[in-house]
Amino acid sequence: MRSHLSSISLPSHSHHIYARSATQPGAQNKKKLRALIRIALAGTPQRSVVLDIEGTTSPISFVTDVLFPYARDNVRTHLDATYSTRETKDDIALLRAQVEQDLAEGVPGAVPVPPDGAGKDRVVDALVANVEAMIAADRKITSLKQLQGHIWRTGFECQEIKGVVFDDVPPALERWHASGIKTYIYSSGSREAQRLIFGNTTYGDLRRHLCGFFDATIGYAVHLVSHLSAH
Ligand SMILES: CSCCC(=O)C(=O)COP(=O)(O)O
Repeated sequence: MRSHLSSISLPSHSHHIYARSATQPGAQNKKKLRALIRIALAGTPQRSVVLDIEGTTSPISFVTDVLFPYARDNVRTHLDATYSTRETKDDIALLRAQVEQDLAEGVPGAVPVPPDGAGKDRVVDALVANVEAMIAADRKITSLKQLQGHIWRTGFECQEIKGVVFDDVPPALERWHASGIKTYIYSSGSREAQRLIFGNTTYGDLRRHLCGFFDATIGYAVHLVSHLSAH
C-alpha cells in the first residue's frame, strides 16, 4: 500500500515543504504532486519536510478503524483505572472545560459532567458519553486528543496496537534523513500519540528519522512553517 501525498505547499519564500493528504485524492493530482515533491527535494534548497499522518503517512482506515475504536472501547476502563492519577485529573479538567463550552454552544452529544462530589461512577458515565460523541464527530480538540493518546499508550504497551505506515514511508524517511533533509510530523493527534505510532510501527521504531513532532497546540500548519523557518 503506497501513500497518498496529494497536496503539497511549496512556499516560494521558504525552505520547507508541507505535505498533506486530501480526503479523496484524484490519481492525476496525486501523480502531479508526487512529481512536485521529487522536484522540490532534488532542487536542493528544501531543508525540511512536514507530514501529517491520516492519509499521508498512514491509511485513513488505521485512524478510523483501529485507533478511534480502540479509544472508544477503552475509555471507561482507562478512566476507571487511572481516575485518581495526576495525568487523568488533568485530562478530566480539560474535558470539563470543553464540555462547558460545548453545552453553551449547543454542540450535539454534549452532556453535563457532574461535580467530583457526585462520585466517580457518575462522573465517569458523563465523561464516557461526551468522549464517545466527540470521537463519533471526529473532533480535533486538545482535550480529546490528549486523552486518546493516554488510552492508546496502553494499547501500544501491551502490543494490542501497532503503528501502521504506508510501505514507501520508511524508505522515504530514511532517504531524506540520509540526505540531510529534516522530517517533522504535524497532526491533530497529540505529540505523545505521534511518538507512540512512529515508535511502534510494523516496520519498527522510525523515530530516528524524525526531527520533531507538532500538534494543533502550535496552531495551524502555516504557523508551523513559520516556526521552522525561524530555525
Ligand atoms: C497521532 S495519530 C492520531 C491521528 C488523529 O488523532 C487524527 O485526528 C488524525 O489527524 P491528522 O491531523 O494526522 O489528519
